[in-house]
Amino acid sequence: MHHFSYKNGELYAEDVPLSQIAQEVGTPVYVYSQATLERHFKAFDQAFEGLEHLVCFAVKANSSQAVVATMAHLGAGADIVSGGELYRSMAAGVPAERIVYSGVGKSEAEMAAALDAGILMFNVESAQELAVLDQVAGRLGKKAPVSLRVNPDVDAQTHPKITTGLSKNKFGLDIELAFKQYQDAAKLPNVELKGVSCHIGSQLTKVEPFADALERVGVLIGRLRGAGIELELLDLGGGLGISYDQEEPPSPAQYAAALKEQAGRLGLKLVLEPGRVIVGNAGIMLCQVLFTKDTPAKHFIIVDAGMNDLVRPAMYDSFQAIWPVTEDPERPQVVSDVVGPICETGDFLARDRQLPDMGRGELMAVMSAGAYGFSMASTYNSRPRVAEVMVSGDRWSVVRRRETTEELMRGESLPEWMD
Ligand SMILES: Cc1ncc(COP(=O)(O)O)c(C=O)c1O
Ligand SMILES: N[C@@H](CCCC[NH3+])C(=O)O
Repeated sequence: MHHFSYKNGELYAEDVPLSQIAQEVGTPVYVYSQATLERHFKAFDQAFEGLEHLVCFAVKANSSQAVVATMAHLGAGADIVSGGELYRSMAAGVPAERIVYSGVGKSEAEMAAALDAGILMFNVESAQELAVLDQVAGRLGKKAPVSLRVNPDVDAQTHPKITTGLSKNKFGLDIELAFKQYQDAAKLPNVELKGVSCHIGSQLTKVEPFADALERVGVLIGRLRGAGIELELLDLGGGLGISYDQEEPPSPAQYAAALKEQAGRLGLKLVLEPGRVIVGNAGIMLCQVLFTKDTPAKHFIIVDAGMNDLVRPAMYDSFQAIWPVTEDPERPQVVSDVVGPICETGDFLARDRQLPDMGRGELMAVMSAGAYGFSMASTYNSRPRVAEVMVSGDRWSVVRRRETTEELMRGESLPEWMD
């Protein structure tokens, strides 16, 4: 069942017409379906039934309070990558003991905040990071719960900018060297070795790379066991893809089935860090056509949302489906470029796409925009960040109002030698 669907020719989010939201809140605006979030989380969580596991929602995919709190209510933990995400996750009600902290560049202040909060574990990505974490924990009189994030050198077969598990990528510790690093880590006074983690990339559409990575991590776990290093947690990261266009990624059930047996044999508690698969298709970005124009080469549809609001097409050449809010099967189709107001040629939402002929003032929904949409928004071209709305049944609420230009300028000042 789809929670963004047409009823009598009008596009709805659950039971709320998108035109109503546009009228009352303005555009552009992100709209999330709470029912979809819940359905996706439960499907993912239930897929791992029978194995002791914890699903930690990857907050970077969508850090909206309303989304993270929805996850927290369902019992999710959080996968965080900054002090900001720690703060947001705790504010949204995620218990610290369900938070895992990944990322290659944690500052000492961020480490201290996470130690103070009492998170489940740090996924440590370098020997220097481990040494610094040991010192920071020592200063605070705490033991840092640690897993080493290993880089299994597996090709995730996804976009190069979101591939993380190849040895040329900056992430993790080389899996061949990890055994020795575990032995060294075991000697650190303020570190408690809790687990092993890996994350090989995002928007994966096949299970094989996940299974390969698990196999390699399994070999490491066996060697560590042999050397008397017993771990509790096996964190397999996130990365399961969704369908933006024609992709046919494995379902959460297929993904889980491909990993369960092998993971079960290892006997560790599983941690999973899904982001996109939970929230990607639970959100859309609603925008409005400002103008159309024809040049000798193209038909352009100029909309009020730009690459600052949704950067994925500009950054990864990614496909986002575009649906008119008012459906009219009679309407002619035109090959169009959908572009935003930003002064960059890369500012587009669709290129050479067969779309209904849409005119000034029309509303369109950019589909599958729930993950890495608002969370990657910037204020480039001094464009305030847009509003976010959460829908549940026939209810809806603005969960973040549009920023004002004054807010954009907050904290700025002239140097004291100017007046
Ligand atoms: C460490 C880590 N965990 C989880 C995720 C979430 O990934 P996805 O949104 O692809 O599930 C990412 C991003 O790829 C990540 O870097
Ligand atoms: N931002 C990327 C995903 C990055 C995943 C980060 N770990 C995207 O939109 O596809």
